[in-house]
Amino acid sequence: MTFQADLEKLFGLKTVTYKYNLSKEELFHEAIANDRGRVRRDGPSNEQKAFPTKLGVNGPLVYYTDPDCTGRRTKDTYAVKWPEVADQIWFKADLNPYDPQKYQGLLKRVVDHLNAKRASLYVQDVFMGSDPEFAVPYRFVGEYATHAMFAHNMFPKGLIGVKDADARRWTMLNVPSFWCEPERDGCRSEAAIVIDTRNKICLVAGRADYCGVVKKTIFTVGNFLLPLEGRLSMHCSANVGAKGDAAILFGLSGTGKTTLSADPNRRLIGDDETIWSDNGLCNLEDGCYAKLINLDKEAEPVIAAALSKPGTIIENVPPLPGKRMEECHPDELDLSDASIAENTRFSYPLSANPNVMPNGRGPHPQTIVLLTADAFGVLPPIAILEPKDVMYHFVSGFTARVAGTEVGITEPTPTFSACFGGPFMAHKPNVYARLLAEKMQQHKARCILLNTGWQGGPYGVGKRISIRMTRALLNAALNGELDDVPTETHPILNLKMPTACPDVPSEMLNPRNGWADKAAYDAQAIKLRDMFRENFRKKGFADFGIEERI
Ligand SMILES: Nc1ncnc2c1ncn2[C@@H]1O[C@H](COP(=O)(O)OP(=O)(O)O)[C@@H](O)[C@H]1O
Ligand SMILES: C=C(OP(=O)(O)O)C(=O)O
Ligand SMILES: [Mn+2]
Repeated sequence: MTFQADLEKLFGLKTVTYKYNLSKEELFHEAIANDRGRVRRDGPSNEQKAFPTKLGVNGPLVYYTDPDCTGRRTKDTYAVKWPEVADQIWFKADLNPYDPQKYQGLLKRVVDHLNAKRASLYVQDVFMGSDPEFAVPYRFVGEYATHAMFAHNMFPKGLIGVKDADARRWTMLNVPSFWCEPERDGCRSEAAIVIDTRNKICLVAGRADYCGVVKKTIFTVGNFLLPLEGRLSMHCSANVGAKGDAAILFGLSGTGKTTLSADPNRRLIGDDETIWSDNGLCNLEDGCYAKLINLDKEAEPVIAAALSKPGTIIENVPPLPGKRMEECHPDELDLSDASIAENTRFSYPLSANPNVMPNGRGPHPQTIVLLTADAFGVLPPIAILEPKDVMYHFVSGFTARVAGTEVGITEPTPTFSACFGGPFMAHKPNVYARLLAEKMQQHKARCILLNTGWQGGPYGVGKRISIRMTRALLNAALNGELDDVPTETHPILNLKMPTACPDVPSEMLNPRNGWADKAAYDAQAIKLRDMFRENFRKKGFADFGIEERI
């Protein structure tokens, strides 16, 4: 069947036209010429301000999202509660159930909207997963060339040998110009991002044009499909050292997956979504999506170098004061400006990084790193974990973020997000925990907890550990230099802290040393311990057979 016939059958799209599998250059020009024209003015609130522009004459493409959508809209993310998956999917506040009838009504309204306006849609055929043995065909269909270009950047293309491609294909229908009506459509706001497992559809309806939606929605689908085949999909980055030694780095947003995996001395598998199968590791994607806020070009040379490469899409970054974007050089972006969004981003294909693994694949990991960015300032910069500690911290999924950038807000916010990516885990955490336990037993890996957060006091008092220092700790672990060092056990948090590490001052290894007020440190550590305990009980992790470790 042709893709047009497929889309007519799947959605009832009839009076639309398509631009199919355009090249990156074509998509760039389409985005500049057409996406801007789609600014809509007929909605209930302000006009949608999303528009693309270009940096300099030839790009990169710069995209300004809808101001209401500079990050993922977790509360507006749903899976259809079809009876056959009602007990299987882990519905929660960031993956809500959608009533099947209401969903069918919404989908019909979106399709009617596209047919009525005789929309011109971009179609980009890519894959989820780099290993043809289990890669899933992923068809992006959407109104904006920017998103088609993002899909082109971010996902594997042209894989040979994928079986049953037509039957296994998932399709995203991405329609930012539609306005959901909560009463009629059964959703919460004017935007809905809905996963439909029965028909293999990801529907993006309404104001949800943050590019990350195009990748994280299909990642959630992967987290649904792959474990059913015994494959572990993970919210982690992965890279490989000179000796063929692979490592995976789990972590919630902002903990350092992308930053730390981009290491000039190690080859990258991927920065965010990785699959661990019997064949080893493989990237679910083919591109990176890095944060730009305060990017330090010296500490993050690999990422900085990719910024001006062709094909890059920059999101929500303004130019330096007094500059016009069209006359700018990439050095003239204001990377410190968070006025549009703290979560400024850029997307680039893996090919922009000279140091990547061929075909996005690598061997089984020898090191498992759990990243956390503790803004309370109490976790040690590094701890050595036993497999049962890994299971405990994996289901706990702790990080603490800074509350915000506003003056006067100094209290860090704890987040416990199972498997270091709760919103994307379509099954309950035990499904992933069981697979991780099996894989760890099969392929004995060393495990560490690496804290990229605050030292010497909480956010506002202490300082964030430098990327240089984090790298020194990480490299020592990766090289096996911490395998046999003496350790001391944290009396409150039950973590094994090395007492010496090459290139790192020893006094840094115990976080209590950095606090002027030791009693305050102990009190804060006890508070954190209690948060871990409460989370563990509240979520019933003991019922999954996970041992409580703190
Ligand atoms: N010690 C550190 N280790 C890692 N990242 C750090 C560190 N200190 C500051 N950062 C900053 O924190 C952010 C980490 O974000 P990122 O690597 O994109 O995380 P993730 O990919 O897990 O969402 C980056 O902006 C980075 O510059
Ligand atoms: C793209 C995202 O992932 P991360 O922040 O983990 O890089 C996101 O959370 O929107
Ligand atoms: Mn990242």
